[in-house]
Amino acid sequence: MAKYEIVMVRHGESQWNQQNLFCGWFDADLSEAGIAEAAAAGQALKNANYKFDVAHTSLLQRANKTCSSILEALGQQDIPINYTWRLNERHYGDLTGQNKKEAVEKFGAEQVQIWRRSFATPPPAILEANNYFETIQKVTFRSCPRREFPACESLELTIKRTLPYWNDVIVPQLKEGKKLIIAAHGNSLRGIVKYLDNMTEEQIMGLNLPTGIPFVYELDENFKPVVSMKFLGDEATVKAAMEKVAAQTGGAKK
Ligand SMILES: O=C(O)[C@@H](COP(=O)(O)O)OP(=O)(O)O
Repeated sequence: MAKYEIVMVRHGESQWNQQNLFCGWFDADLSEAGIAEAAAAGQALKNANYKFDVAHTSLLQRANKTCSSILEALGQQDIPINYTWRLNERHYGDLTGQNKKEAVEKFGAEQVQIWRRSFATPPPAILEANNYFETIQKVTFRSCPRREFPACESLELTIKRTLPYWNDVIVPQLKEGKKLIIAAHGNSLRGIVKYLDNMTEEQIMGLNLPTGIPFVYELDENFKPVVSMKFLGDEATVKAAMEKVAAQTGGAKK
């Protein structure tokens, strides 16, 4: 029997998603399409009669603005919003700012796929010479302790810093009976999904989360899924949106 419910959503398309650039901890804004996706996500949740007590989001504006847009659609701008670096996108290291297709030309499709979707292999560490090195340090040092500040992250490392937030903040609030929404990122959410659904490293490699389509988990008393990743969108739209993400490096489906 389901005892708890939580909604998650990857932010609407960002300007860097639109330009097909690896983004990670760079604070890209939403694109016009992303603003519309965020509004549509709010409308879908409104149509399904969702109300929330607390929202959780990263430190990055693409997720923050998606979160605000959803709360606005629900008429719930006044609920508490928790901002945390632990829900940030995985740090894409020195790939930050690189075009995904150009990275394939430079390093090969197989290597880029390993960096994008393998569990344990991080991308190369960001170099000080990277155009976005300084900006990233400034934006995210706000609350990420220096000793934890990454230079790059695999999915495995991402999960290591998102899970404490799940266990120490999300689970206790669910236990208190709070209705929660998490607005975050493709890979920070893939990490949570892998954990909840106990997916293998191979299974998680094949999962590409679409932008701006909320999905629901229903959990039993032990926080095990009774319902997993139920998207508030029709199947064909969700499938096409997932394939679009997979194809960002040039047509690979995984
Ligand atoms: O950092 C990025 O480029 C994307 C994910 O990229 P992929 O892992 O899908 O290449 O993150 P998001 O747009 O969810 O913040």
